[in-house]
Amino acid sequence: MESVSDIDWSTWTPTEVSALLFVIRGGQILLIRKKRGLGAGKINAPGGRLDPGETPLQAALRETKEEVGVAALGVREWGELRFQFTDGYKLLCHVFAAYGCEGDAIETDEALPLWTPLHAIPYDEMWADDRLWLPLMLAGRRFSLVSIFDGDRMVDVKIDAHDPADVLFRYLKELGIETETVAHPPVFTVEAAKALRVNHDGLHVKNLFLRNKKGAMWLVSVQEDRVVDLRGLGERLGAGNLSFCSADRLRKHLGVQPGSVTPLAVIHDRDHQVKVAIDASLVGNRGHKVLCHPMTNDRTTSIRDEDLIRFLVSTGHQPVVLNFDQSSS
Ligand SMILES: Nc1nc2c([nH]c(=O)n2[C@H]2C[C@H](O)[C@@H](COP(=O)(O)OP(=O)(O)OP(=O)(O)O)O2)c(=O)[nH]1
Repeated sequence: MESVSDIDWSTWTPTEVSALLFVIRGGQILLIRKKRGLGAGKINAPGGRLDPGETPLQAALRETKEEVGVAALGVREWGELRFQFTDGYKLLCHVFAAYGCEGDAIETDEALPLWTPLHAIPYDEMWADDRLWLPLMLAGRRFSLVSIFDGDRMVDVKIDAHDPADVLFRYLKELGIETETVAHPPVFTVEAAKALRVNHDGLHVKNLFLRNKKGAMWLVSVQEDRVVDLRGLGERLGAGNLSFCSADRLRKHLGVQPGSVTPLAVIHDRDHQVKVAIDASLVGNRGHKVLCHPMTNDRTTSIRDEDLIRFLVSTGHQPVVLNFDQSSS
């Protein structure tokens, strides 16, 4: 058994099913040094095999509580891993991410918790396939992996990833808008994006997804270095008190993950519930390029400023243009 193409994955049935759960919070990810079981000594996420009658989600939550003592919040599934071992054992693993948790992570007999910066994930100490799919999950892309392992040596692997930007790129093409996209590791903050900066000339965008008390929502895109005073902004937009939207609201209305907010995500807001405001210096119609993520934060797309406006208007989001140079907000 040398190649994943030798296996009929449509009829493949796992010997056992397991679940993994990655808690992601404040630019960090909760990993563990696994003390026992399959993969002892490696760095992984909390997880393990399903108990009888359990769903993968229930197992992911239980194992996370048992192994590091935290209750995960805002959990969703991102992918499936199929491991065919050369000794005949077959393991299906469901991969979950949580975007918050309750309780401090503690060491147990099973695991040592390691809160790790997202930009410093120690792939060299993890299972060999993790570097292939963990960045996809962090970038908000679903994945499905099939593999053959001999012990912990990866013999062969194949990965499929869904791209939430497909619809966006098709739509831009229909509008006749030319864009250029460069791939890079996922970035979650303006600082991380700056450190990775490649060839782009253009203005980078910082995006705020905000709501007021009545639930009216604004997507505000400004030049990346602007310091935005939310109170002043709320007054200028006639919105009252503004605060940041939850990750759930972000996914529902803009179809992106935290860290991947972009003006291009209004393509997802088909019922026009989100209003758009944009920094006048980004769209002065001076022929310059605006740089933003195309739904996932592992790529940067450059689009001409007048094309960005054309895109926004065509999706039903006539932007409010705000001049930030004459105001502290
Ligand atoms: N990240 C990652 N995890 C893997 C890979 N292969 C693999 O078996 N695992 C995970 C899936 C399971 O959560 C765990 C299997 O270990 P295990 O069955 O001994 O589970 P465990 O000791 O943690 O818990 P339990 O089932 O005994 O309750 O290891 C891999 O390639 N990458």
